[in-house]
Amino acid sequence: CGVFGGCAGDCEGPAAIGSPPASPRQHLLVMLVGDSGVGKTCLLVRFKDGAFLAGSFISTVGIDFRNKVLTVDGVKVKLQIWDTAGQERFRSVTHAYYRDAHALLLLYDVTNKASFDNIQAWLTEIHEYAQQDVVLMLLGNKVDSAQDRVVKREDGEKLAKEYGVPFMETSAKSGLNVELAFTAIAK
Ligand SMILES: Nc1nc2c(ncn2[C@@H]2O[C@H](COP(=O)(O)OP(=O)(O)OP(=O)(O)O)[C@@H](O)[C@H]2O)c(=O)[nH]1
Repeated sequence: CGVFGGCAGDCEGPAAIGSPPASPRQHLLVMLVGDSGVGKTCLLVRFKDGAFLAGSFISTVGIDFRNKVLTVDGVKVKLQIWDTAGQERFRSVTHAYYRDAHALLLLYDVTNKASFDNIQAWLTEIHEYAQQDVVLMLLGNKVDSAQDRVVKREDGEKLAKEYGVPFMETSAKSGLNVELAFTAIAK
């Protein structure tokens, strides 16, 4: 469509020239970033379709996106959410998208210490490529896997505080805080 080139069909497209919008509406570009396997695609699918992608892990190639409309404080907000590939070899592809993003959800996996340790490198990359006023939120995903947890909630909170970013723990599997995280950044 004319608003977001190549939309998946659920975008309503641009309003006719001269016709005022029926209600206030915002378009926001949200980007999911973080190491491969932290659950970016699953978080997006949970948010968009209310389902969990169980089974074999298919890594994202390059970048993918989905649209969803949220109503925040009576305002319709259309989110176009870009799901980036966490794998190093696609990094140059994702770099090109940072500039246009209004908000970033930066994920790590609470069962994977390396994904948490890499958050600082992700923040450096964000600092380099994203807009200065980009809205950022740190998410510790997979909290349903309590037995495999290696990153404590307090460690996530501490890191987030250090960098002055809001923080939540989520689970794409159970749905915990998924809607809340997207609503918070839209807000
Ligand atoms: N237990 C649990 N597993 C999850 C959760 N989210 C994702 N997974 C699993 O983690 C694996 C990776 O999930 P993806 O969503 O594909 O990860 P990704 O971050 O998109 O990975 P890339 O596309 O390579 O960047 C899959 O096997 C998922 O089923 C979660 O909240 N809980």
